[in-house]
Amino acid sequence: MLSLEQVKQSLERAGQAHVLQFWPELSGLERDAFLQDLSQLDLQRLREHCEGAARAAAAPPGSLDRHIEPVPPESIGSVRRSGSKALTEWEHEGLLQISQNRVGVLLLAGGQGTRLGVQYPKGMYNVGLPSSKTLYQIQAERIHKIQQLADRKYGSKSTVPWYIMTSEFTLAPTEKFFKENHYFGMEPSNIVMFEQRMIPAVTFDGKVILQGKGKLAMAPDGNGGLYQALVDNKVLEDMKKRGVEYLHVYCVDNILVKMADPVFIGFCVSKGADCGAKVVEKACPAEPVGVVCRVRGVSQVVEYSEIQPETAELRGPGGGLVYSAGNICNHFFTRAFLQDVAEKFEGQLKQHVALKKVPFVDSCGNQVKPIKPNGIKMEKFVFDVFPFSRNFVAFEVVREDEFSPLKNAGGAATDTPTTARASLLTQHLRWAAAAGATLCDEHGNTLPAPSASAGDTAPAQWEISPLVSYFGEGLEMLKGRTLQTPLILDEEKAKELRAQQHLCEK
Ligand SMILES: CC(=O)N[C@H]1[C@@H](OP(=O)(O)OP(=O)(O)OC[C@H]2O[C@@H](n3ccc(=O)[nH]c3=O)[C@H](O)[C@@H]2O)O[C@H](CO)[C@@H](O)[C@@H]1O
Repeated sequence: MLSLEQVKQSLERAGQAHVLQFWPELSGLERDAFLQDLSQLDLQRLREHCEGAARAAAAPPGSLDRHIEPVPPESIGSVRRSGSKALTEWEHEGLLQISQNRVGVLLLAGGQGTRLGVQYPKGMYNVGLPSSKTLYQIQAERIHKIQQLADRKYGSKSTVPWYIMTSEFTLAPTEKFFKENHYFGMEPSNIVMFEQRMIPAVTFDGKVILQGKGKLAMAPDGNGGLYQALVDNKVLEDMKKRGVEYLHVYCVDNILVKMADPVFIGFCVSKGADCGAKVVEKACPAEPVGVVCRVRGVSQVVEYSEIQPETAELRGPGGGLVYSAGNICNHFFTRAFLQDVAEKFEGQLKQHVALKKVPFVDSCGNQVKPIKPNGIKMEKFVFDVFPFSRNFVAFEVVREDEFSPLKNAGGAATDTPTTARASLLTQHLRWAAAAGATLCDEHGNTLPAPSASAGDTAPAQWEISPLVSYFGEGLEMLKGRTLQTPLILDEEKAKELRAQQHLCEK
């Protein structure tokens, strides 16, 4: 920890002497805590950070729109447009890589979930499934299942390590939650949690904001803080030690996320890609998803907050959106590429400006909750490394199978707990129908065939545990059956149905 004198001098050099204005009023304990926080700041680069933020916020938003063009559809891989032979080959390739312990998954879980409006990490959210499983549990079970599928196919005993990037806001509750839930049956040493950096929010005239008399307003440095955090926490070394060559990075809130999706991994590996992104066709011009496109000829993502509405609304001759490749925050990276980013490119990552309402203490020491934006938060985006890639690929997947994010609190029009729940349960109904089962309600009435889009009503209280099926496979025991809902097909129930099936076949 630095001394008060050292901190004072550094703050003065950075033009931030106001940070200590309430020092005389702080208790001994508060002083210690504040000094500790200030010692952890990058005081050398504080002036640069504050002035840079103020400059960036004052500059008229530079539009990329004049320089963008869509990625030609033929250069995007696609589940819909690929034959079953190719899909099977990719799946086998992916499972082979998993069986050889060459695949890891990395969860971005440092965000604050402001739009959802909960005080705890989003992964702990329970969307109200019949099983009451949280997002974290669903994800843990999918990892378990994909290891099992690889092992069955290749006779291996594989491990897909789960890296979880947290922030000061999410680390402690996430750790506690995992511990309380016995790591969802996973080996704790295969779950690696680490923290991204926090940076101070700044006023429009370049002053660090005091959230309390002895506390700075700090925020995580965006999900692109991943690359610095990988270095800070020696995560790349850990990957190397385990032999992990490919990483599937994903965001916490998509209830349909396929962890270590073998088809995606296999596609990227067979194309020799160092970097890849899954996309879905955008639902409408204003959908809050980034678009994969080319800027000055280079593939990258333009975020929804940075594209002009006129550009987002452009339509091609067939009536479809010109910029339709919606980013679902599922990325593939080789370890070699991440190493390159860490060594050569991290410092070049773009800083994005977000204007936010940041609670603060005014110069008289009063706590103020602003009603309009008063602060600048600088963020890096995880996909901003794509332009450094030597071989970037995009892979279009089917929305109803892969993308239903939980962004907003109940009552909003889209991306709520209700829509997430409905998407998952509708998918499970489709899997049951494809396996040859008929489902009926508690009165014995047959349930209608599931439609592709879930809307916001769950079609039935019918849920399949990820421990039973990862993407609809392994449901042969449902063939020809009529099942009454509500029902959860967990491992025990699946075993019972399989045993009955064997008896019938004898
Ligand atoms: C920058 C980015 O990736 N934007 C994507 C993100 O937008 P969106 O704006 O929805 O991004 P979120 O704020 O939800 O963050 C995405 C993920 O990053 C994590 N996070 C966020 C901030 C942070 O400092 N640390 C951190 O780990 C969050 O916990 C979350 O898992 O998801 C959409 C799909 O759902 C995509 O279309 C957007 O292009």
